[in-house]
Amino acid sequence: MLITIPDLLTPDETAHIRQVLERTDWVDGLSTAGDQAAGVKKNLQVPTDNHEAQKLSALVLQALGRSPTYSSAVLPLQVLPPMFNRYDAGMTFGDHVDGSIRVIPQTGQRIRTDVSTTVFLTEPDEYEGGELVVKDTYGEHKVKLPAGHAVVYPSTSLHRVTPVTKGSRWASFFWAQSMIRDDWQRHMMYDLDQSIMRIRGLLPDDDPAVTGITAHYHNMIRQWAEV
Ligand SMILES: O=C(O)CCC(=O)C(=O)O
Ligand SMILES: [Fe+2]
Repeated sequence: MLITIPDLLTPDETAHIRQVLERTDWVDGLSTAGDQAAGVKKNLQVPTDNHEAQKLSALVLQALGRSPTYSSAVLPLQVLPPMFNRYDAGMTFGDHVDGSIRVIPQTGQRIRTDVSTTVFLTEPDEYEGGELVVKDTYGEHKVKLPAGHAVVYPSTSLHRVTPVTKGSRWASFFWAQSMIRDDWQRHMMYDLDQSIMRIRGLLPDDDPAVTGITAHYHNMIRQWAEV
């Protein structure tokens, strides 16, 4: 399931992040790539121990915390600290699947990557190319969103960033371990939650249809969630 979250960051937050990143150090993205990804990855990243970037990372986490769509679609158990990347003209990231286990640098804790996120920090007209292309069983999905908007997709899917041919594409990217490992089960919970929201817009909260379907949602979470 691929879901876009419009306006995850406010324009002020996006502008602030960009301003800080303008004066930060960038290193070769190979520093965090696994073996296969290293062969196809050509971009720049901000080192995870950069103090300024850690503050920006906290700001992105705060934005996730106020997004009902992120919570409903990802059902996050743990979110790795958001990182920042950049593709200048000639840079690209070929087809790869994200590493399955990652370590939280600050604590050493291992998390399983279930859901990948990209938050766009540059406007589509600031660069050419640089589309995120995610493959699933229904084909390829091309994503290029306005600054501040995010896309979440299953970490199990093959994906790439097409070459940037002009300008520069900046983004925040990170992974979450979900309480529900399986993409299809997560998808069903998201659809059910959306339907509950619509039903709650039509009926009072004490209507048996509302209480019944809400109970069903929680009982399914009880069946499937790992916490
Ligand atoms: O830049 C992006 O949108 C995705 C980056 C990515 O796929 C990765 O770092 O694994
Ligand atoms: Fe990736």
